[in-house]
Amino acid sequence: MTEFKFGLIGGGVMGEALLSRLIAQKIYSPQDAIVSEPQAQRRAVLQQQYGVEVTDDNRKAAEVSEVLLLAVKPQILDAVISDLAALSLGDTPNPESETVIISILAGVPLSKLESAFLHRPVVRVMPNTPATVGAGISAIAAGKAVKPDHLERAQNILGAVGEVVEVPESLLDAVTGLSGSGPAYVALMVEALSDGGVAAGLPRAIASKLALQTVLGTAELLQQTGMHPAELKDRVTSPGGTTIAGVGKLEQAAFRSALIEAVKAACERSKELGR
Ligand SMILES: NC(=O)C1=CN([C@@H]2O[C@H](COP(=O)(O)OP(=O)(O)OC[C@H]3O[C@@H](n4cnc5c(N)ncnc54)[C@H](OP(=O)(O)O)[C@@H]3O)[C@@H](O)[C@H]2O)C=CC1
Ligand SMILES: O=C(O)[C@@H]1CCC=N1
Repeated sequence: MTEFKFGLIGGGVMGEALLSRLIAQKIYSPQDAIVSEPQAQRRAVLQQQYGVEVTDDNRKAAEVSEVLLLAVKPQILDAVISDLAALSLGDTPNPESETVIISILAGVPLSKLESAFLHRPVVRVMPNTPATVGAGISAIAAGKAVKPDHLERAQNILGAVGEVVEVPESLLDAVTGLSGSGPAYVALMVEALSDGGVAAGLPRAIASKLALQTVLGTAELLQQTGMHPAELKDRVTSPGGTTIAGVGKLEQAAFRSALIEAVKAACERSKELGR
């Protein structure tokens, strides 16, 4: 009889982010989770930290999983596919016990995954790292063999780590450029704001606290009120005041254009990774 487990292929940054939250939220208990990871040191860390079973054998993780999360780099996918080739992956007349494959790989299209995994239910997802603290956002697109029960299973898992939006697959590269890569852009901004505070004479610890809470508080305000960002900017900029002096400098440095170009470049890179 199949043991129903959560199988993770690739215990790196994003795999761990999702695993940690799923365990903390009790979506899966540690004994129901198995992680396949080639690096012994990494396996030891994951086993110690989360109490999950670990292996270096991708087939072992896949064979016992009701949900198989692929979290390797896109460049490694072919090796994983050849490891899992010809596995039955929960082959059963009952779709409820069929293994659902969730791929978080940037760029990799459903068509490639579906042909590699012999038309199994595959859900392509782009999550982001705030998933670690339950504040993530994932965009998902379902493959051809995905039935409502499979989609519900994927949504439950991703819902435990943050918000979930369903999008046509054609939009997933754009999602990757924005929310998938976005935490890095925001982290750069927090760091730079803190540096600015230090340049203006603040001690580092206070500058970092001010920078972080400013980003958090602004996001919270926009979310709670539904206010347009331009309106908030107008409210903060007093005539002849400090903020418009700062905004002028940002415009001179093409701040908004830089962010637009960053999202577009990351979207393009996602497309390239899928080719
Ligand atoms: N980081 C992020 O914010 C996000 C990442 N993603 C996607 O998640 C995926 C993983 O990214 P990320 O976590 O950053 O990368 P990592 O390199 O941190 O994680 C990948 C893990 O897979 C392991 N691995 C390598 N080869 C194999 C193999 N043959 N079988 C099983 N595991 C293997 C790696 O081990 P080793 O280190 O020994 O090579 C590593 O631990 C990518 O496809 C990325 O596009 C999606 C959304 C956000
Ligand atoms: O940088 C990357 O390729 C991955 C995908 C989205 C975030 N990190």
